[in-house]
Amino acid sequence: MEEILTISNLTKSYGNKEILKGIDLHASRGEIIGYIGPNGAGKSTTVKIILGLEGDYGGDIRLFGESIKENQLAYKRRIGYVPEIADVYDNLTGYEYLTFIGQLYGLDLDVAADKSKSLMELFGVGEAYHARISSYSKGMRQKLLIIASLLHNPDILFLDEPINGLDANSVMIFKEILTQLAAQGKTIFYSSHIMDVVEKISSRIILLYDGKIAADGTFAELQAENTEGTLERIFNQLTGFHEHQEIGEKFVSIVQEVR
Ligand SMILES: Nc1ncnc2c1ncn2[C@@H]1O[C@H](COP(=O)(O)OP(=O)(O)OP(=O)(O)O)[C@@H](O)[C@H]1O
Repeated sequence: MEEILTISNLTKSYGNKEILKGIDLHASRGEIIGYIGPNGAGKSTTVKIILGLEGDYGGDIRLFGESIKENQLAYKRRIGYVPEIADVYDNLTGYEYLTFIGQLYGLDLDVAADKSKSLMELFGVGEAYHARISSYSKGMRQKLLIIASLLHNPDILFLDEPINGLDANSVMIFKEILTQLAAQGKTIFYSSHIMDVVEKISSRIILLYDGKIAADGTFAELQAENTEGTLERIFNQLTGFHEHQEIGEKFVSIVQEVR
């Protein structure tokens, strides 16, 4: 399989805090990689380094066969990114925002506008196309971010909690979109804490824990190597976590304390 992304011995520290302690991973054409790990493990940091948003790291990253230190503009044009935080320009309309992004990626205004309108309609938010983003609900904003990441037909897509705020029907549409994109040869890097979705859509799952890759394989392989059952249980096992009941009980007892 054609290798699209190769990360070798990636290290990253903030101050004297070592976040990534030498990670190796790869992604091929057509793969959906579920990238999981506890809060603060360094998943977003990994993605930001690949996108060129974070410098000052150790190791080597190759995207589309070239080091990302070379020819930055060319590789960035082939990337789509849905960030975790919806930092969109509130005063713009959906039309203004999407055509702006589309043109940044080199599309003609007419093409960007046509594509944007059709995609908004298909996602059930066509009526908000000319409304200001400040009036959008959480899910509508998320749909806007998803559309913005795809307008230029990228070859690799980085998604950080992409279904945040989407209703059940929209989640079904989105999962279908990902399956179709992967079938067309796109590579998808999917970071999320929603284990049942990761379990179902990923062709391979990578778990980042304590600055290292603690697991890398298909869901069936992870089950065979660890515990049978859900990805949630495998996650518990690999991160050595079994105290949810005890912590929950203590939490509620403090909430209920009368002083
Ligand atoms: N700019 C920064 N300066 C200092 N520390 C940072 C910075 N960005 C991230 N960190 C630290 O790096 C660690 C990894 O953060 P990161 O956002 O990559 O985690 P994550 O795996 O995406 O977590 P989550 O699942 O909570 O989104 C955290 O401990 C965070 O505090």
